[in-house]
Amino acid sequence: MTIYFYKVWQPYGCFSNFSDHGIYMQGTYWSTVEHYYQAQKFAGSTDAVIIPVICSAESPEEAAALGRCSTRKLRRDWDLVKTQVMREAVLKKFLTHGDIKEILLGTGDELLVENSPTDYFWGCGLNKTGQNHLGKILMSVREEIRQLRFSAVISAEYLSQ
Ligand SMILES: Nc1nc(O)c(N)c(N[C@@H]2O[C@H](COP(=O)(O)O)[C@@H](O)[C@H]2O)n1
Repeated sequence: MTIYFYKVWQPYGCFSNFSDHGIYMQGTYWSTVEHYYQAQKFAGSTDAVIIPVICSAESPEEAAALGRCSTRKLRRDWDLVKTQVMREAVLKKFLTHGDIKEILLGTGDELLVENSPTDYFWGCGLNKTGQNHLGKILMSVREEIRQLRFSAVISAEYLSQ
């Protein structure tokens, strides 16, 4: 069964980057993954002064609006690095917050899909043909956390022998 998620108040809303789960990245606290992701668009660019403004945004919606402002200059390598930037932040989110880590692991091997009607890169788009990169990242983070847990169990068993 495919698990669709999108808005934070809908089922599996904790999978949204807009969910209220803060992360520390590069020594700074970010209120949501969305705050961090939007700010990274400007790292090293001539518009880097916007980064602390995005960090302090009152909501993920406000952070997204600041990051999407078309008159600001994005870092030149943004298209190359954005999926990696997102994956690092999503992994940190689920390693930081144990309750949602269990929700993610509880999805087993189900397909996870960001059901955004407008986003054909991070989500599946209106007609479900989008690339679903956020869903793919969540599934890869789920697998990485499973492997980490498996390694920890094996190490504990070895040490207790
Ligand atoms: N929950 C939620 N609400 C929205 O209104 C959204 N647009 C999204 N999608 C997220 O938007 C981010 C992509 O931003 P850019 O288009 O690259 O500026 C990404 O976090 C999507 O998951 N989610």
